[in-house]
Amino acid sequence: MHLRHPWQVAFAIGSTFLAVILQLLIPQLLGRAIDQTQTTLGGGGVTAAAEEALWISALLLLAVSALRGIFTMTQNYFAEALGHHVGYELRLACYDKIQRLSFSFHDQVHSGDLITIGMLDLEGVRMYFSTGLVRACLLTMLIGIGAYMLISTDAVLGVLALSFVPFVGWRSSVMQLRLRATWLDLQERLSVLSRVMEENLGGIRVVRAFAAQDDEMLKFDQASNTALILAHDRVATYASNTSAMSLSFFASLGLVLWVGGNKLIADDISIGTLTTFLTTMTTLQIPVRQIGLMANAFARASTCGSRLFGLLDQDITVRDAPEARPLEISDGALRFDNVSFAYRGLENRPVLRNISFEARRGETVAIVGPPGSGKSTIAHLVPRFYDVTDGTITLDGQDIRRVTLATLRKAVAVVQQDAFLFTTTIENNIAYGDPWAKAQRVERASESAQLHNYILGLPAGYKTVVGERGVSLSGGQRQRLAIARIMMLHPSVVIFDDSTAAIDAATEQRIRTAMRLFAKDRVTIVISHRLSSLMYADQILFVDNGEIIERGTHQELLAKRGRYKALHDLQMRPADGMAIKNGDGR
Ligand SMILES: Nc1ncnc2c1ncn2[C@@H]1O[C@H](COP(=O)(O)OP(=O)(O)OP(=O)(O)O)[C@@H](O)[C@H]1O
Repeated sequence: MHLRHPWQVAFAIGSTFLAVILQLLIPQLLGRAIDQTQTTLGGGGVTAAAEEALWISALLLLAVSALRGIFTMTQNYFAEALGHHVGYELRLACYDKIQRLSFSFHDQVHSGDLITIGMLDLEGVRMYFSTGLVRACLLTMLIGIGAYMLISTDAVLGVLALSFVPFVGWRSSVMQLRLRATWLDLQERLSVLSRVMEENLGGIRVVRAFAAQDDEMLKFDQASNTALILAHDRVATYASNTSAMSLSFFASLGLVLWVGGNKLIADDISIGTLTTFLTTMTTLQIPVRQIGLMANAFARASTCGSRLFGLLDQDITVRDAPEARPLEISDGALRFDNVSFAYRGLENRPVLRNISFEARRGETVAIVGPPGSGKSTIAHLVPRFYDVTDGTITLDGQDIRRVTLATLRKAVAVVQQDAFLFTTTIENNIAYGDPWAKAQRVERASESAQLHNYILGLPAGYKTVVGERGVSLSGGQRQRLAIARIMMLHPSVVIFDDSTAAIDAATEQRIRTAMRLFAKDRVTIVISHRLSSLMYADQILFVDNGEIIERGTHQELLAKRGRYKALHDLQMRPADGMAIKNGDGR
């Protein structure tokens, strides 16, 4: 295993060792000083030599305490630094993993859960490194060396002084198992809580529109209440166990006082030795009490660790093949060859079956069909958001699974129906794919997307901040921004996934005219419910239930008098809003 940060670990452990030795020296020095004092007093007067010995003891005690303080400080510093470095690296690894995980993973795991793993679980693991690990070393050394010192001085008293340690060890193990179980439960409750909150915030408009605040409050209250009960349970477990541990400590202290007192009377040991025993026990008391805290840290770290490393070890289903090469575009022809697809976990319900078509540079392929027929899924296969289950997709004859994802996704641009905006300026949002682009290019793209005039009317023009905490754009404006965003790039395949649904027909017409030049050098795929958006296409595919059931140009499909013609007639019929939107009325 490769040890990261070896210097920090070495300094932390080295400082811990020195701090422990010095800490255990203090009771010894105290004992010696008391014996010296007694000898001096017993000697009938304060001699210069005795006074000097006392001074030396006092100065020694001071020096040892100061040194101990310094080493404790360096131990804490290096342990904390180690924890922060580990936390930083894990945070980056976690974020990097989330960036690269396949869509099928994100379909199944809620983003609230991922945030919990990236924040709380990661913190649990980090704390283990910054405090847990070094504390464990400290405790082991303290008890080990302390036990040796005490037992070698007086075996009986030594055993009595340490008699509370096994009990505490047993209680803390019991507590560790209990806390571990409840921690897992609590984490899941907290995950549910953040999921409820996230969904509520995301859907705040729906909640308000349906006046569902009370229901939402109830949902939150239930999730919150179970978390509270669990937290209570944990506190009770913790409190009862730590009290039992303290009680056993004081019982041992009493025993040492009693047996040691008798030994003192019998002149078996000196007052100084008894003082050394009692102060060593007091020195051990605080770390021993921390066994409970540590048990918690270990329990938490092992649970958090299994979730965090479970995420880090996730298999990335869509990734570069070992022999992947950069995509080489010459003609830019896109070809689907008998493509079938099913979502993960739903293998017995294929969403696409035997889809085959070809589009050459400069051509536009339109896909139309009832909702849920698989149109968007076709679009998502081209940039490999998902991998085909069967068949092949090629770009210029290269199987898209054999080329690198980075070059493929540069070559394929998808304009989604609900365009996501980052909380930054309009300019930055448009230039997302090309952050170094000149302002004129951004403006040209937004002109083509029919957004330029609107932006000029905003208070800060292109510098206006949009997104969650900025100016809100309408659905159509967001879609136009998404179109401008891809016009900044030079993709070989552009896919418009119902991305003009919220744009009025006249504006769409203007965008299409402006796009004509852009579309000349690439393959364009248009998915739409509105026939006016796609009837100009070179080839129209009518998809139903995952299969292409009709194909041809607008004229050819009308002549076929099939489903396309029926849809066309329906949309041309005036004043039947629902039917128009839902295509063939399904
Ligand atoms: N991530 C997913 N996981 C599982 N099933 C999915 C997922 N996405 C879509 N589906 C299912 O696949 C089918 C096809 O969905 P798709 O989004 O491709 O349809 P569509 O034709 O684009 O629909 P619309 O016109 O409403 O946008 C639907 O039955 C849908 O429920």
